[in-house]
Amino acid sequence: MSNNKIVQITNVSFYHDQNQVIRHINLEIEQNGIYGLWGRNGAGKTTLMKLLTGLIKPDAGNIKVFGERPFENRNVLQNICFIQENHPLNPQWRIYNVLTLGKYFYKNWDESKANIWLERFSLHPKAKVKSLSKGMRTALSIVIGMASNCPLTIFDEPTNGLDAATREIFYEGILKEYENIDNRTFVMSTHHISEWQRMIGNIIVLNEGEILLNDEIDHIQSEAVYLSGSIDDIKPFIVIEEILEEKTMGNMGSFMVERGSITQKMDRSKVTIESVPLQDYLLRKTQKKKVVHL
Ligand SMILES: Nc1ncnc2c1ncn2[C@@H]1O[C@H](COP(=O)(O)OP(=O)(O)OP(=O)(O)O)[C@@H](O)[C@H]1O
Repeated sequence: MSNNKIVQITNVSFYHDQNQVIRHINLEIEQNGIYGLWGRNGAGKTTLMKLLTGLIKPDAGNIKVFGERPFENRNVLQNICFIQENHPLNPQWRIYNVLTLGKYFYKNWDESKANIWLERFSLHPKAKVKSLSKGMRTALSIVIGMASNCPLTIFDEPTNGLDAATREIFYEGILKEYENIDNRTFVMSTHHISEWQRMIGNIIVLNEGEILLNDEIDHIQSEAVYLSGSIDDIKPFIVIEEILEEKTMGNMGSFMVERGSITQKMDRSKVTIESVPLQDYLLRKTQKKKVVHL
């Protein structure tokens, strides 16, 4: 990754009605990368993406994309493609009409890329949008995002409604795109982080309108571990209040903790240490209800 920051968000807040749904966010996104945006329902992902793409204006703080404020700024917006969940597509149009509009809308539009992606998804240019299934419409919106060739391309839940085979086509294609092209940055909001793990470099975790984690995905993944063994061999060595998940049976137990919660070296011959699937860690990390310690 280069050190060229294409997004700089400083102390940004946003309110829906009286509710502060984005809370003093600071965030930088560098040129060339695939970023994952993860958060539970209502965490603020879509709101953050709308702020980034100039659809709404922050109530406080500053957003710069390519060095300028995105809100109602054509200079910036012609370099951003935002593919929303259930992206609006005119049902009366044929696929080639949709793509013609894309060509007018995005200055770097790549027609040959559009055709490659249509073929990958087995979409026929003459098909009418209204004849497409939900998954096929989603695939068509992916075609628009990929062919836009925008330096910043943002997808909100791009794989919702896609079957496993089509998702795989998308993952393979986006990796190829990323390997072969300079100056493209993707932000993907997703609830299915495990599937995205091999594609994403950095992950931004939003929780209740705040950025909880923002780091390389491998680093975040290695933060949490499962410790299993006798409770007496584990509990004295960890900060009890920081246990993320606890399962016990008799005097044996399994505990999900972050590495920072381990206060002293444990006897490795008595305690098993295993990695935690990223999705499980993030779910525990963002849960409201505290773990009840037995
Ligand atoms: N148009 C709106 N009017 C009022 N409140 C809204 C509006 N849009 C979003 N919100 C509220 O803002 C908060 C953040 O919503 P947002 O859609 O950004 O979350 P999200 O992380 O994208 O959620 P999901 O994963 O469910 O799509 C939620 O509490 C939501 O209820």
